[in-house]
Amino acid sequence: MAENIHPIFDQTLSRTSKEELLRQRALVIWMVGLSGSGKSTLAKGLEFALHQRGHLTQLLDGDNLRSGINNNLGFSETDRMENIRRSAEAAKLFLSAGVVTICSLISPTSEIRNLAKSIIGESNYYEVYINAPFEVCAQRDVKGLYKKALNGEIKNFTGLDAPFEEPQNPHLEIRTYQDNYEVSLQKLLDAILPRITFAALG
Ligand SMILES: Nc1ncnc2c1ncn2[C@@H]1O[C@H](COP(=O)(O)OS(=O)(=O)O)[C@@H](OP(=O)(O)O)[C@H]1O
Ligand SMILES: Nc1ncnc2c1ncn2[C@@H]1O[C@H](COP(=O)(O)OP(=O)(O)O)[C@@H](O)[C@H]1O
Repeated sequence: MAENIHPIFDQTLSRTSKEELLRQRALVIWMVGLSGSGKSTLAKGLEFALHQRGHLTQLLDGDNLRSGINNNLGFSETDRMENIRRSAEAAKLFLSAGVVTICSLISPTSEIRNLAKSIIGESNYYEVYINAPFEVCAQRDVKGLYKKALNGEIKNFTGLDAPFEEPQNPHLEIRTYQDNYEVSLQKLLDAILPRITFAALG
């Protein structure tokens, strides 16, 4: 911890008291996958579906974060690590407010994902691998980035000249190259709803 810094751990309201107010259990849902795999589409759909069911949510999407608190970061290994560190710290703040927090960031290496998990805390971290192979994402090319990367106009592109290590033990895997959007979203909801449902004590 930095010198001469004195956080006020004992004076803050507990997370539990906020979860009781919101009648939900907080969780960080960390969506991992290649650009174009379906992270943002499913993160938005999940947030909307949870909201409709009465949950307070917050969506933290890589592209959005990179337009704000992470706007000085690029795509080197060091910058991606810092991108994930800040994003995980932001997620941790929402978690402490009792909010169901959905993070959609490529998070390309196990080292980076371990960093996120260690900041958020293992019991609060729910990793979802949004799986679509490079070729499928390149075929979709939602933003035209694959075309540019394959033409050499973008460097350090994930899956091309920057690494993507597949998650080995995600809590959930969604294969968007097999399942359509509706099926994918239902699988997410089936897995997540029981984990955020409030169970009153006593
Ligand atoms: N070189 C390179 N590699 C990968 N992605 C690139 C790159 N340059 C720009 N983009 C755009 O940045 C989005 C990924 O940002 P993330 O913060 O999720 O990336 S990371 O977790 O730090 O690796 C990514 O968004 P998604 O397509 O939603 O994944 C792209 O829009
Ligand atoms: N099962 C699915 N779930 C989510 N998106 C899908 C699925 N199948 C096909 N797609 C398409 O894949 C693309 C994913 O883009 P996007 O959500 O922006 O990905 P990412 O955020 O990972 O870069 C969209 O065009 C979407 O319509």
